[in-house]
Formats: sequence, structure tokens, C-alpha cells
Amino acid sequence: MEQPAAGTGSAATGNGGVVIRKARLEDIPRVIVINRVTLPENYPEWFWRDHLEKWGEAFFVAEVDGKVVGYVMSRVEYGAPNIAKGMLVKKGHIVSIAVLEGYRRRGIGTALMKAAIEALRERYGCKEVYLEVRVSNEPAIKLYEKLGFRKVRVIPMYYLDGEDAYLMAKEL
Ligand SMILES: CC(=O)SCCNC(=O)CCNC(=O)[C@H](O)C(C)(C)COP(=O)(O)OP(=O)(O)OC[C@H]1O[C@@H](n2cnc3c(N)ncnc32)[C@H](O)[C@@H]1OP(=O)(O)O
Ligand SMILES: [Zn+2]
Repeated sequence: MEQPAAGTGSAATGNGGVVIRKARLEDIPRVIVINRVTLPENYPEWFWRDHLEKWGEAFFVAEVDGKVVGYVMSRVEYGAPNIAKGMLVKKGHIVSIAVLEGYRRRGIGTALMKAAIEALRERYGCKEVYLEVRVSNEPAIKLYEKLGFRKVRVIPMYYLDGEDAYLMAKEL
């Protein structure tokens, strides 16, 4: 990304007064609230803290007027690539991303994704980035496709309510 946030950890102002910066421990309660109001996939607090501790270079929040309005949380895995042929690779896994409803469609989701992807490549040496998304989640699928992700396969009944997921991935 053009902003220095991913590389240096310093805050950077992007479009329209949006600041993308690395998440901090004190952001977790707010991130949990945003997750609960935007997504049915919720996690205990330790799960968020664990990701921050282990893969904090690829955990970002978006701030507008000093208020956190979105987040992206990632982790790094070692396993068979979803796209390229070959044995084991480091894969970046976008675990969860969300932007509060009133702040959508102004590029925040894109900026968060770019920051995470850049960090997964530069900081962690990932060769691929992947995620799962509900097959009905048109906005998110569009966002990912714009960033170069492709639908690799369907994972049947991935979600608790029985909905299928697309596994989407992008080579880095
Ligand atoms: C791995 C996972 O976490 S899967 C779950 C993803 N998260 C969610 O579904 C939570 C609820 N949804 C959200 O929080 C948001 O809608 C997000 C994160 C998916 C997108 O955040 P936004 O800040 O709105 O994204 P952004 O403004 O960067 O949009 C980028 C592009 O995505 C596409 N897009 C985003 N929202 C929509 C929509 N409602 N309808 C159609 N296309 C959309 C558009 O192509 C858009 O570009 P454009 O505005 O120039 O047309
Ligand atoms: Zn996942």
C-alpha cells in the first residue's frame, strides 16, 4: 500500500481522514463490539488477544475522527498452498474483517485488506493469502475480487447455520 502504516507501524491518513494503524491491546474490546454487531462469527476475547500477540503486524484497525470503525485480523499458517502447486508454504489467513455500517463504501475495507496483505507478505513472508466467505456475502466477495482474490472452491456447510463458504485466495 502507499501508506506507511504497514511498513512502519505508524499511523497514516488515507482517504477522507481515515487512519489505518496497527491494532493495540486496548483496541480489543472495541474490535469485539464491531465484530458482534457486524458478523455472526464471534470469538472469545482470548482468541483476539492471541492473534494480536502472535500476528500483530497483520492486525489493523481503521479510525475515523479518533474512533475505531473497522478492523482486519489475520494469522499465518504453514501448509499446502490453495493456488500454486508445491509442498508447504506460509499462508496468510484473513480471519475476520468488518467495517461499521455507517462507514462502508468509502474504501476502508479495501485499505484494511491492503494493509493486512502487505504485512503478510513483507513481515511474515507469506506466499499466498486466503480466507473463507459466505457464498451470499456479495459485498465482501466483490471487495476480495477487486483485490485479486479468486474463488478456489466451495466449502460445504462451513458455517454453523449450514451456509457454504467460498475459499478465496490470492498469490503474493
Ligand atoms: C474473511 C471474512 O471476514 S468474511 C466477512 C466479511 N465481513 C463482513 O461481511 C462484515 C460486514 N461487511 C462489512 O463490514 C463491509 O461491507 C466490508 C468489510 C465487506 C467492506 O467494507 P467497505 O469499507 O464498505 O469496503 P470498500 O468501501 O473498500 O469497498 C470496496 C469495493 O467492494 C465492493 N463492495 C463493497 N460493499 C458493497 C456492496 N454493499 N455491494 C456491492 N459491492 C460492494 C465494491 O466493489 C467496492 O468498491 P466501490 O465502492 O468503489 O464500488
Ligand atoms: Zn478462516
